[in-house]
Amino acid sequence: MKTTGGSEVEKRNAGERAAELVADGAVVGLGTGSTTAHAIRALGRRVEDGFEVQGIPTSYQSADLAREVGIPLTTLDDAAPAIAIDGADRIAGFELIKGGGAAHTREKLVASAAARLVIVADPSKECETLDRPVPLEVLPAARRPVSEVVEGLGSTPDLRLAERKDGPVVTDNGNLVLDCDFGRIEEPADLAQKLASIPGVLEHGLFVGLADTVLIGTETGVEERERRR
Ligand SMILES: O=C(CO)[C@H](O)[C@H](O)COP(=O)(O)O
Repeated sequence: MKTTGGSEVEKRNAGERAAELVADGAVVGLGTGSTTAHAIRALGRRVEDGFEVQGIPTSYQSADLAREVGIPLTTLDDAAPAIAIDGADRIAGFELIKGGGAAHTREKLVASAAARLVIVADPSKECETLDRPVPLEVLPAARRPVSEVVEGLGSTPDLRLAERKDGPVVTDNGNLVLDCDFGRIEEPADLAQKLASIPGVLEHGLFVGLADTVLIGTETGVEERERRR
């Protein structure tokens, strides 16, 4: 499993706290990544103790882990999540960059369908202003035209390459990922709108107005932030 940033203790503290927020009987969106994996394992332990939940996975990774720890799975066709738990690559307040694991399309789908999105992360993910490349999931046939539009927006798109195979990362949906560096993103909502309107872009990794709760794990506990609506 890809691991990033902070310590396992920080990630585990955030993930385990998120699992406590899930109510008995709930349908829960299962995000992707090393921090969310702690939440999935903690939920699995609750299921072993008789707790009833159903998970909606956002990737092969989260589906496989959920099966391994005994969480029954369902789909958005059959149920709406009361809560979704997911990680993030950068967090500025409640605005996020996601997609480090190339799963942001299904992550955004599940997060948008959930009544509450809980983000779990270690302190290395926090920043004042979003400042990392934004992943775009693009149809393979759209790579060149999308790149040209993105260049017009002031970024140099970088095709994400696989670590354990020659060639590009191919997402769980069979598409490519362009990592697009826009420098400091002062107006994420504005950029999100522009990226969403490019033909051939399945989804971008800016999550604006979606996160309700941010849990930052520390070595000794969890810092919790709740968005006021
Ligand atoms: O967006 C994601 C996958 O697409 C992950 O949630 C994000 O990369 C954070 O992962 P980790 O908890 O391993 O740092």
